[in-house]
Amino acid sequence: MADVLLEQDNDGIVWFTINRQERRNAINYEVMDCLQKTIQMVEQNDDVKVLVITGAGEKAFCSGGDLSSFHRLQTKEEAYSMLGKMGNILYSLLTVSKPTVALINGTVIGGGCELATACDFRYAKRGSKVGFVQGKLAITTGWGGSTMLFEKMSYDRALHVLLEAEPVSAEKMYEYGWIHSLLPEQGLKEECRKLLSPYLSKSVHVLRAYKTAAVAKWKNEAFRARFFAEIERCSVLWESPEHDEAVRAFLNK
Ligand SMILES: CC[C@H](C(=O)O)C(=O)SCCNC(=O)CCNC(=O)[C@H](O)C(C)(C)COP(=O)(O)OP(=O)(O)OC[C@H]1O[C@@H](n2cnc3c(N)ncnc32)[C@H](O)[C@@H]1OP(=O)(O)O
Repeated sequence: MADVLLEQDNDGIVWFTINRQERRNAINYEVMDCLQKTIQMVEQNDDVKVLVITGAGEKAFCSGGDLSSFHRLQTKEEAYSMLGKMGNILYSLLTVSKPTVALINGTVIGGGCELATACDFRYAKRGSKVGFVQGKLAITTGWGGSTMLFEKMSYDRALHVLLEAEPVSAEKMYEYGWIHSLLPEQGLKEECRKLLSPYLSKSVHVLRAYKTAAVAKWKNEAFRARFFAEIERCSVLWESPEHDEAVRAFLNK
């Protein structure tokens, strides 16, 4: 079964679904490569107005990096090769010139929160849990997530969420302004489409022009340096015995 489902409907939405329910939609290299190609297609194709990223099933949007495969990465160089790959992909998602949505259909943890933060809008099913838990694994965000969070949420709330490193409710993250819409348990795609309909009625050139203006502040070397310095710091922490122990504990639970 494919790790990603991709569909494009007639009104210009591309739906990118992480299809790894058995791993709570954890991100592996196949998901990364599909996401990279999809972002390129969205950027280049004027038939596409909006990109929506979601997870298969009802339990999880995304549980972050696939610990069963990424646990093999031991040195900071090995870690950086994976973290930097996904960091580049999330930077391109952050700056793509079309509106993007994370449709949070359940629990979102770790790198899954970084993926969602790279999107313009986050619509979450009520009752979902949101956990920037990297701190509990003795690392930090490693895909650019905290650099982006400080751009998209108030300084104090972003720092609180990262330092606490605990799952919180979607309702709390709505209060914090990270989630833009809380959705009922059923009919998420239809609810998402309703929220997007005012954008879909506009010309793709208008959408592209406004998004280009919006992301101009991030398309410079100073921001990229901050973004990749985060990834460098995470790769150093990755080598720590505490990180190895935390991941081992999860995998052997
Ligand atoms: C910079 C990014 C960074 C990195 O890449 O390292 C990160 O993303 S760090 C954060 C990594 N992610 C996590 O720590 C989340 C780990 N998962 C969980 O906490 C839970 O699974 C949760 C809350 C997502 C869902 O809990 P639930 O009780 O519903 O399910 P289970 O825990 O029983 O999991 C079911 C099944 O999925 C496997 N699983 C879940 N998450 C991952 C993952 N991230 N990587 C690999 N596998 C994952 C879990 O092991 C279970 O497998 P099974 O064989 O059935 O035991």
